[in-house]
Amino acid sequence: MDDFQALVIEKNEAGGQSVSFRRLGEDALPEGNVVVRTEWSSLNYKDALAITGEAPIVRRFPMVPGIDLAGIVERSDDPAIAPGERVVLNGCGAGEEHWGGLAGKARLRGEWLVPLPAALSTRQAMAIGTAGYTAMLCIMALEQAGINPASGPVVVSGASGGVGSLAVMLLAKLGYEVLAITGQPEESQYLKALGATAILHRDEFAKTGKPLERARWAGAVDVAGGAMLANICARTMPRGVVTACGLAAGMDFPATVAPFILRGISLVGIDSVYCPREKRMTAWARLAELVDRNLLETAAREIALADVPAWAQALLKGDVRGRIVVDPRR
Ligand SMILES: C=CC(=O)SCCNC(=O)CCNC(=O)[C@H](O)C(C)(C)COP(=O)(O)OP(=O)(O)OC[C@H]1O[C@@H](n2cnc3c(N)ncnc32)[C@H](O)[C@@H]1OP(=O)(O)O
Repeated sequence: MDDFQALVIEKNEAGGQSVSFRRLGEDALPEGNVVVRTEWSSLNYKDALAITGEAPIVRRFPMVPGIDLAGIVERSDDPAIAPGERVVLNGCGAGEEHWGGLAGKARLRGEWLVPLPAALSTRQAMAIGTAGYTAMLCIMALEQAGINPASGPVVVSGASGGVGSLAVMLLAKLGYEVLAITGQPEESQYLKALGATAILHRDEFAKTGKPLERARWAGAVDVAGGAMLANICARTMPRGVVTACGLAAGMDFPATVAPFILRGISLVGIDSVYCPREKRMTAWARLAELVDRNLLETAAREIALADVPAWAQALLKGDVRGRIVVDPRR
């Protein structure tokens, strides 16, 4: 059995944490009934928090971080998963409670894995990653609540980030008018190429405003929380729907009930980590059908596992556009 490279986070004696690269054998992997050879992983905001120790994402040490991976099943004791099958993993505690994707191999539970649609390569799956899968869950929630392109525009916060880029791309493909909120106006051309029709600066939404403002959009995908989410709700059209999937601006929600009781808007929480498997499978099938492969390439950059710590710092500073795909062999 070949050994493989892994990024490992350990607790140090001072109560902090350290990150190192190790060559491990399969016997070092934690419990599970399926061994997957990781072809590609990705670096998400949450991984950056875990690797830098900026937030208590890691629940046990030592930990291989990485909330997602795509690869080939090498061994399986799960009757529903066959060796040789191409699979994708998002969340389910990977990189938090169980060793995740930033290593050449992973031992996982079969029920966490989704068969990768034939139309997607494992690299494309990780260019989409948990960010794109989360964006797809937000859009499915908007649709389920009755929002469609005729309802009105949809606004996306954190638009040049991973979730935001994929949300803009997917919504535009579905025929929505997409308004993109970003802290990086220099990315306007990029966002327009993905399908945004207007670019709004995030400073406009940084402080809590009036309980109700002029209604501007029928739907929203919010990665920020905090005052951003409150301001998005205050500008949502009657019977509009806001989906909340992140906390880049904060955990708080300094809002009033006015948009809920005077405009009948709804706020839908998106939990991509423990989402039921059937919904994951639908999301990946929709992604395979909707994602423009050329646009996806423009939204993704490839890095080596060795470069992950430096890119984690950049990601938290907001210096990264789109998605980061990680090659665990380099
Ligand atoms: C990738 C998806 C997941 O990890 S889902 C996992 C479950 N969710 C969580 O665990 C929540 C914790 N994660 C978050 O809150 C993240 O915001 C996120 C996961 C929802 C977004 O991840 P993404 O990979 O898209 O992050 P990026 O770093 O690529 O982009 C972030 C985007 O937000 C902007 N931003 C940062 N701070 C603020 C702020 N204070 N106010 C408004 N917007 C903010 C950041 O600048 C990026 O967008 P930009 O266009 O550059 O403004």
